[in-house]
Amino acid sequence: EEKPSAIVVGAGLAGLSAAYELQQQGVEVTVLEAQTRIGGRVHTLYNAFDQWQYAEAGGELLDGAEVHPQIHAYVEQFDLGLEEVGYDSDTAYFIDGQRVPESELENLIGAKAMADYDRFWEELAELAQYVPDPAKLHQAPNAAELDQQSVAQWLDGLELAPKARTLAEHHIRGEYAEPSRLSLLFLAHQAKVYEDVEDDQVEIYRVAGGNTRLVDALSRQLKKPVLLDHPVTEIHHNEQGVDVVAAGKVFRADYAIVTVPAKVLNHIRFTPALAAPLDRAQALSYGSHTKVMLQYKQRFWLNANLNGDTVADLPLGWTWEATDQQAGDAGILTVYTSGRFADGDRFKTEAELINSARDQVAQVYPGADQLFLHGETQAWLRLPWQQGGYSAYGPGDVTRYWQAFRQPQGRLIWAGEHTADRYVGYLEGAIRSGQRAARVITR
Ligand SMILES: Cc1cc2nc3c(=O)[nH]c(=O)nc-3n(C[C@H](O)[C@H](O)[C@H](O)COP(=O)(O)OP(=O)(O)OC[C@H]3O[C@@H](n4cnc5c(N)ncnc54)[C@H](O)[C@@H]3O)c2cc1C
Repeated sequence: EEKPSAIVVGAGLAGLSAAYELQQQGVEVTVLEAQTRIGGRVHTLYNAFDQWQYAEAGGELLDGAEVHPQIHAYVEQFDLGLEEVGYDSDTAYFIDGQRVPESELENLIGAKAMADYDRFWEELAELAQYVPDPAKLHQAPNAAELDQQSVAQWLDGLELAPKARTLAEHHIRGEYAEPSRLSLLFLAHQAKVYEDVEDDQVEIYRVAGGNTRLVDALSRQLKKPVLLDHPVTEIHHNEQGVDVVAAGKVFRADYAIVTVPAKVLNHIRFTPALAAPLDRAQALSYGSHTKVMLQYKQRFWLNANLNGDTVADLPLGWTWEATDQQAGDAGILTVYTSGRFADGDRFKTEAELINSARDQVAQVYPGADQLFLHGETQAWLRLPWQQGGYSAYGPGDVTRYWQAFRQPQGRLIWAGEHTADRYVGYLEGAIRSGQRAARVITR
């Protein structure tokens, strides 16, 4: 029996995983990538900083092997190794112009706000009860009603003390999106997926030497190298197969696996045209997230007995150290700005983004700016092949898009982080979506 052939559009983690799994099953696969590099939202910046230090401009942290098994399996299979992140010292909280270590947070915000903040975490975990099966999120009881509600409305109902509300919003914004633009059903989905996971299993590893090593390892397995600088502009599809147009050439195969982010899906012209709701895929909500990576001559946070993690009520939101497992006196602090504080970043220059991040870090850590060496930014919102951070389904989006992105349309199969059954918005989700897409062809 003859094996089918496939074209994979996009060489991010989803596309590379799909291509690798297809090849393992003997399927002939061609990968077309718009950019001049592979990896998409996995992008380690190796040559930008002093002292050979590097930082992740995109997807960075992995959970434990029981939570994110597929990415761990690849790391093991390709013998890449992991680095465990972080220090034992405290996270810094900066609220109303004052900085304290986490152990003193209650002194800063008061007992009432502290109790309310704890209650927020409990209520968040409780949301899991609304989702019997994460993969069939759109079929949860009361799905449509929960999906219409925003997380901001849910927070209103919790009646948190103001400082607890600030911290709660801050978490939602940094992890997903602005609470007013996040579906309560989607948040419940995330709560379900993380229902039985201990905190110490979350966001604890990077791939040793940088996450780009993982995408490189996958692509090296491919007998046919990824075709870079091949933006797909048209896909013609019928019951027999697909014709995919890229860089003025036509590629023909039995199936196309399309992994491009929803925000840019409609840059491809489909014939016949995509039916609703995918004809308006760009309306799927994505969180805005900007990373500014600031290298300093010394790791001043360690001198203050802090680990480099900062939670601040400033626009910057969070910081953490990118270089905790790297040699050198210098250190890179990643400044992570999200939600409404990052929306405007697409209109700012690199220098403006770097200067603003430097100013804010100096507010939290006085004197820090004298140690500044170099800054890099990646505002994913303005990258033409991305136009967003990662998907964070907004009010109504689950009802509209969940099912459509998770079932093939004839010879077209959707993949990518935004189509995952679990771990939507994560590296693990991207891999799983690619593996599932491959199984549609090989099962
Ligand atoms: C700032 C940031 C921080 C993150 N932090 C974490 C984290 O700590 N932990 C975690 O697990 N996840 C994190 N993520 C999420 C993770 O990076 C993504 O979920 C994952 O990398 C997405 O992979 P993908 O293959 O679905 O999409 P992508 O990596 O976006 O791949 C899609 C590919 O398609 C290409 N493409 C687009 N249009 C076309 C076209 N017309 N023709 C051909 N190619 C096209 C793109 O160039 C791209 O290479 C983060 C993401 C961001 C942006």
